[in-house]
Amino acid sequence: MKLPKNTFKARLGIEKQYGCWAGLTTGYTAEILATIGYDWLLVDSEHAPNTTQSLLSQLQAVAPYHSHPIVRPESSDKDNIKRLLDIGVQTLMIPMVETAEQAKALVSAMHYPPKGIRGVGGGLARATRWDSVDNYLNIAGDELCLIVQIESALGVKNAAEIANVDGVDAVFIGPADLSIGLGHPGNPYHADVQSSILSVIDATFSAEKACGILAPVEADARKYMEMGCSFVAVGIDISLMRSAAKENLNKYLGVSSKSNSSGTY
Ligand SMILES: O=C(O)C(=O)C[C@H](O)[C@@H](O)CO
Repeated sequence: MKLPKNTFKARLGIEKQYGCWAGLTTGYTAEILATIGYDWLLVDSEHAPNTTQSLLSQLQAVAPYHSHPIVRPESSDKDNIKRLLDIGVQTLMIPMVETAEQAKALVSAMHYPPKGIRGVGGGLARATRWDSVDNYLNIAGDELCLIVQIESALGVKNAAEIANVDGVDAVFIGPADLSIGLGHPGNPYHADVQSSILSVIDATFSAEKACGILAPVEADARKYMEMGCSFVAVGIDISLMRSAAKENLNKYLGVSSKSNSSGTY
């Protein structure tokens, strides 16, 4: 059989791709999101209580759909990356990358020798469809995609060098961590945060890489797309569920809901 095509990577920087954060940690909920039609889902293991097994269930659940699963691991450890690639993750988003050296180590962890240090899972791995994918060892890298998150002052300072690393496919800005890291907790609208976001977008563009961002507030998403972001997470499943549930109950309690309550970062 053929290696599954990484549709997200193929469209990266060419078309706008709308994503949704998936933090509910089950195949069932991820599949529901996949039926909506988002281009990509961020299956979050950094801040949501996922396990390798729950990530696998989500990959399997969304496989028949258009939505491409991107996994954000809790650690950038090379053995953790190896395990995620073996269960069939094709696109990784690595949090808090601050230097080009860190980015190079990630590229190395994702690729087989001589380019990198990834170990061979072979017939044990879903990535090879248990040895059914023709020529997997030689072509695996073509469909892998590395997104590094820039979300600290040091990361912003080194953004150009990070984005220029060969093997980094895209940069993703984390507005929440960036805000707190710059001394403005919970305020991505502060001028310092906004100018840092713009400088990361510019640096990423100069490196001819794609830039993405989390922007669950519609006006922010539109603004960042105008600034050049081509893949934007426009929602977070947990926030969307909470806001819909709250709005529903509030109708009966006679309480007015905040109009942007689904826009939590
Ligand atoms: O810094 C950010 O913004 C992110 O990386 C996203 C956060 O982890 C979180 O707010 C997602 O709900």
